[in-house]
Amino acid sequence: AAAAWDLASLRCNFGDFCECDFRPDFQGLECDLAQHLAGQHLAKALVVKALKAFVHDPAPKKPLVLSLHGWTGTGKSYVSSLLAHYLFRGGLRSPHVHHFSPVIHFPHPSHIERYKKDLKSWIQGNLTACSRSLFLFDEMDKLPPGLMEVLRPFLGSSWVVYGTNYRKAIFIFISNTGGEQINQVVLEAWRSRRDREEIRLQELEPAISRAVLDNPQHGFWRSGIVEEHLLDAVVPFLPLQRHHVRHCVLNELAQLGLEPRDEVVQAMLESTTFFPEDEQLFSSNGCKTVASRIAFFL
Ligand SMILES: Nc1ncnc2c1ncn2[C@@H]1O[C@H](COP(=O)(O)OP(=O)(O)OP(=O)(O)O)[C@@H](O)[C@H]1O
Repeated sequence: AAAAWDLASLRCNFGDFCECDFRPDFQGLECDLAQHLAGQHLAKALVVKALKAFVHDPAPKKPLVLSLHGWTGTGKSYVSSLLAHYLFRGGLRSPHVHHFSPVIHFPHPSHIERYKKDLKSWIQGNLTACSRSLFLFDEMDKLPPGLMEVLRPFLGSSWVVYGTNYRKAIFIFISNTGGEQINQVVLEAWRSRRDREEIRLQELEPAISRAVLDNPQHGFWRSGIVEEHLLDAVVPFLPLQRHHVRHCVLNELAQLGLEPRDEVVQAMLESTTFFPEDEQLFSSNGCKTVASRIAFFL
């Protein structure tokens, strides 16, 4: 293994072959998702399929662009961190994984022109250093309007410039936009006694795309990114039900090195709020507060 690694780092000196920290482990990813990700049959299948096709293509025509949508606490950040973990040595801490959060990186709408310039040169610089880079944009519905315009040229197929291959990058965008529309479809499926796993992407995608196009707060608004079909996958995250929250509690217990305990699971479920009012079906904040609340019941 040491020899193989040395060879890889040697080849990294000749720009073209450089794969940096990129060490995709699909078996690990699929296994982790199968074991730990609750209630997201579409997200699981879509993300794995898109990634595999992209990574196995030695000369992709465009970067991989995924847009994750759904209610709060349904696993969007969680899946993104798993992707980083199974694609890059060091995961989210790899120098080739870049995470942008509006409140941290773009807090002042009046500085938009500077943000645009900085973001563009940041992406160019990092893709020149390593064409296999991951750019993660959180809370897309809280970005200063107009910022994403600078990204558009990077997301298409046109950029192979001065030895920098812009087509090997991975972009992931996260937002709650479309969440209500997704919830509505899942609720209707439940009311008509359809199996949740039967819900197909085709039933959700148009409503999500519409929600993005209609939302002036969303970074893609009037950016042309959706209209020009630069998104390779719109990935829906479904609202989590009681048994999914249970799954999250069991994950958390295992994470803490504790045995599964029924009274803990029960207490956690009792302190979770559900909606809509009548059906009490979906957890109000998914599994978001599981980790912080569990300490009260141990
Ligand atoms: N579907 C899921 N399966 C297993 N665990 C989950 C799932 N969804 C959320 N969790 C747990 O809850 C935590 C919080 O979820 P996460 O941050 O991924 O939500 P999110 O969809 O990104 O929410 P937000 O839109 O508020 O950012 C995760 O770190 C994970 O531990």
